[in-house]
Amino acid sequence: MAPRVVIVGPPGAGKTTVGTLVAQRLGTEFRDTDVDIERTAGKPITDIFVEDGEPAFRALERDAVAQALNEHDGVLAVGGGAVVAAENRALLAGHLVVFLDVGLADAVARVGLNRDRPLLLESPRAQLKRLLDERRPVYLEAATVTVDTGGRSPEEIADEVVKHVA
Ligand SMILES: Nc1ncnc2c1ncn2[C@@H]1O[C@H](COP(=O)(O)OP(=O)(O)O)[C@@H](O)[C@H]1O
Ligand SMILES: O=C(O)C1=C[C@@H](OP(=O)(O)O)[C@@H](O)[C@H](O)C1
Ligand SMILES: [Mg+2]
Repeated sequence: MAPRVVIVGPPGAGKTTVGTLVAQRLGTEFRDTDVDIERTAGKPITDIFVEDGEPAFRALERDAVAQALNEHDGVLAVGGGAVVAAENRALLAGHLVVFLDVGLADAVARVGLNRDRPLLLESPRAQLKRLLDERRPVYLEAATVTVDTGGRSPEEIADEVVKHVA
């Protein structure tokens, strides 16, 4: 069993929002590794980062990615940092992987005042710039398709993603 499509990209790319719409359009289930991790840990992602540290979160994330790729046959979104681990990129090889590309201004606007992203609690604009600069090459490496999300609605983006799904 394998996901029909895996969605990657930085925080604010719209993975959760667009992934949910894509799943609706395909008549299949949406799954988000962040939700799986929170269920396994029994607490929100912010608490995992604060109480257990980022390495503990990344270990849970590796397990969540591997498990979801094995047992989910719908649409899968992975957290924005999942592709940083080469081990996860190796697991993604051979899948249809869509990178939702987003510029700094859009990402900042979308993430806004949301307090759920522990990496963006302080200086969100500077942190997002660092994440985008560091990770853009790995998103491109992991992806088989790149979709530009700038100035487009989640519905328009979902329509484009669906076109790539067999
Ligand atoms: N194309 C878009 N245009 C405007 N706002 C968007 C778009 N995609 C997502 N958003 C909004 O941006 C925020 C972050 O989206 P989300 O799907 O949680 O991103 P991710 O899962 O990639 O971090 C949400 O409030 C969402 O409603
Ligand atoms: O970019 C990251 O390292 C992270 C992104 C988050 O997911 P979203 O990309 O859905 O915000 C979540 O996995 C965690 O806060 C770490
Ligand atoms: Mg998300």
